Amino acid sequence: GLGLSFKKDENFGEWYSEVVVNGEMIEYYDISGCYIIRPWAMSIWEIMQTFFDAEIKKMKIKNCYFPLFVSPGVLEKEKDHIEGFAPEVAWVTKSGQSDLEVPIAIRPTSETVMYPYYSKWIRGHRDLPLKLNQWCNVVRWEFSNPTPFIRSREFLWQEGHTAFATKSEADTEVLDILELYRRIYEEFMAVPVIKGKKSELEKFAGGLYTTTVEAFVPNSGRGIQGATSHCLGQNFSNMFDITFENEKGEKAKAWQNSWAYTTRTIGVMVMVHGDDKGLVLPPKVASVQVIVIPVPYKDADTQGIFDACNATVETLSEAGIRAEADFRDNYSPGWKYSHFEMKGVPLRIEIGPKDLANNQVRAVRRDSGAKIDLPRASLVEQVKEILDKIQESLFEAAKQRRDACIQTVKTWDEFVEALGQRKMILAPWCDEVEVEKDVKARTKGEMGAAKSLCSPMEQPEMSEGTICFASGKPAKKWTYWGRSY
Ligand SMILES: O=C1CCCN[C@@H]1CCCn1cnc2ccccc2c1=O
Repeated sequence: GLGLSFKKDENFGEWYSEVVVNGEMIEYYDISGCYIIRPWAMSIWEIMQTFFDAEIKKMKIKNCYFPLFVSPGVLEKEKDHIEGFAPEVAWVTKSGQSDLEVPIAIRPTSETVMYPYYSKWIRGHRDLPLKLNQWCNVVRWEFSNPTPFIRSREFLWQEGHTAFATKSEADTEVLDILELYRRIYEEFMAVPVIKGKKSELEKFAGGLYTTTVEAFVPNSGRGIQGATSHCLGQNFSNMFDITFENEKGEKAKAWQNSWAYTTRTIGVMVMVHGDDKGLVLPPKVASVQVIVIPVPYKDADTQGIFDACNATVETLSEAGIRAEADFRDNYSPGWKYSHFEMKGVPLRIEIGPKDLANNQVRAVRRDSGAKIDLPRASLVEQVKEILDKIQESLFEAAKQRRDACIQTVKTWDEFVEALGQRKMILAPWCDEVEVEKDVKARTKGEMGAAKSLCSPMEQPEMSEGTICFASGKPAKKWTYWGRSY
């Protein structure tokens, strides 16, 4: 029957797997780590894509499409780009009955697919900046526990790959894109994130530096990388000979960035906002923001109720609100209430005989359960107001829960205690790779080791003489640590 068999606060992993299926976002697939993305989730992806695509077009970034297949030569072009990732690369070795002469890799990311052509297309400084993006799927044959949206062997993303004449142009774009990622999480998904820089150990090895928006999942006490924007420096232009003749006629190497967000965003939103009745969708990303349910009564004016429902959907739709009605007569109103709560529709409108008589509707908020009677005369403004209120309160509630999980520490003992309490830990750190490796080694356990999540762009005051929580050396920067996905 309806309803979840797992409680979010008791069996988070099982709750999550059940809610994405019962909420009709995901269907499990017969190949491990692969999932079917159903319309209820695909529409969320499309709403974000519409926003992000419009924003990058304002930045004169153009969409393109490169092949899915990578020839082995270029993939292995540079060791420390591919090292560590190689086991995740999926290969095509046959077609039909016959083996391929040379196996072909399926793209896990597209640097090595695209950059030989960047080298060909970029000759002079007038060919710069070259700014391309592609919306596509990538495959990474991971073995750690697959989780719908969060960790899958194939996922959808956009990957931006840009080339500039100067470092400062690249540095600026890295942060412009990171701000778009913050907006995706905070303005659309209503999920608070922290903008920061990855440590040397956690950054993309092939790049110069990595910036990130870090989210946090209170129920698991784990941080999660929300999206990344890398400055690649001149590492790839050295590798792929992406050079240009600058204004002084000298040969110069391009400065490059690459940046991505993925379908993981949907999983983070589900984890943060979902409850024991099912999904809770922020109105900005809900393909149905208002569901209208007729509540006919045995001898009441059923046609009048149906007409009022149709008129309500019309009026709201004309005002740009995504509204639908459910007239199915093989389901009871009660069944429909539970069904659309499971799907996380932000606002339900019920119309029964009394509402009809009073020329009003009964609105019910999914996030708080609050019931509000709305006169039909001022319906549009009030529904818009309520939807905005839902969006805002989802963000505020998530921010409060996330902030309650942040612990600032100064010493190793405080760190270990906070980690045991599944916190996101802000600690003064000496920023040395060996020390980070040491923290990982000392916190290894069945829950997984702690790692650095990011050094926040907004650095709190660090008083003179502050020492690193893990090494006792002079601390250089405040850094967030924790277990992560
Ligand atoms: O994040 C981004 C943003 C979009 C473009 N790519 C960068 C860096 C990807 C890093 N990465 C991640 N997994 C991989 C898996 C197999 C082979 C290579 C890789 C790999 O290079």
